[in-house]
Amino acid sequence: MHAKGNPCSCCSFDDYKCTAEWLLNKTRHRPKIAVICGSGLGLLADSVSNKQTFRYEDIPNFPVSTVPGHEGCLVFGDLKEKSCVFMQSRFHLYEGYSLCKVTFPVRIFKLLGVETIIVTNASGGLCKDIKAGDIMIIKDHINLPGFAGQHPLCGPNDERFGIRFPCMSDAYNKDLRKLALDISQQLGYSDFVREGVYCMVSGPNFETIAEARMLHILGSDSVGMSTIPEVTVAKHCDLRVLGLSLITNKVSLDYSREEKVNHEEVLEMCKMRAEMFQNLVNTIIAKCDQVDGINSN
Ligand SMILES: O=P(O)(O)O[C@@H]1C[C@H](O)[C@@H](CO)O1
Ligand SMILES: Nc1nc2[nH]cnc2c(=O)[nH]1
Repeated sequence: MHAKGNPCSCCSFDDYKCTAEWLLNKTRHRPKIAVICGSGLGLLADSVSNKQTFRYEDIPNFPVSTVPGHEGCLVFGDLKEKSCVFMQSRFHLYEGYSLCKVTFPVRIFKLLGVETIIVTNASGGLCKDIKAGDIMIIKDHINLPGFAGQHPLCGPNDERFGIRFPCMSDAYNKDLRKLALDISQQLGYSDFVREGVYCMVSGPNFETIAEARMLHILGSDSVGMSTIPEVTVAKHCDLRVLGLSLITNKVSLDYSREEKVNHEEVLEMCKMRAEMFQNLVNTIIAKCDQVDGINSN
């Protein structure tokens, strides 16, 4: 339980401050854009120049990554003349981390001066017209762990970050979503980029067929094991959020289908779509100052 007067017993405001100050003292980069790289998507950081990399284990208070396909590095650098920071791997609830630890980096980004966050993930497609290899721009989400009380903002609220009852009906910035759609069209990606609703389950197992059917009936277009805690904390502290999901597999909704999903298949699809995904993210970063209120350095 959270201790009284201390918003969270595992991460205090002093912890966040100490980590942010440590990073600000070690790097000259002052990023305005942060990117969280999902499973197998760490290469999104490959195209930055003036790169400075910190291993998670060397950063005070940072958790470490335990999932294959997650490199465990924080990469600062310039991309298309924008100062950026990339998380080459994220933390998941199923690794045993509290949601406070899972979302720790988001508040660090806020304290570093980040204004926009691009959150990426790998997920399984639930609706008929979504194929493996497609990219889904996240329009909205269903926070299933949140319904069950696994929520990163539970416990006393820290007003230094945001309000007690944040609105989530506009969690995914409309202008950034439009920009991502327009860029997809310009790049000739329209056939495999669409908007949709992402649902988070805690994992680590993939869905049963009955569970997949239920999630689909509830309005989910894809399902994964991350992203929503980070987006919730980002929205709470007033960061602009764009969510991009690579559909790495079709989730089986049919008892007669034989295929069985596994993590290797997820990573393989990330490799196959890496260039396209990277191209989309890079172009969004290059053009995101076209969106109102977004700082261009
Ligand atoms: O970090 P993300 O959400 O991209 O990772 C997905 C969900 C699981 O961690 C893993 C399953 O293969 O990939
Ligand atoms: N829960 C879940 N997470 C995924 N991550 C990538 N594919 C899937 C999937 O099918 N289900």
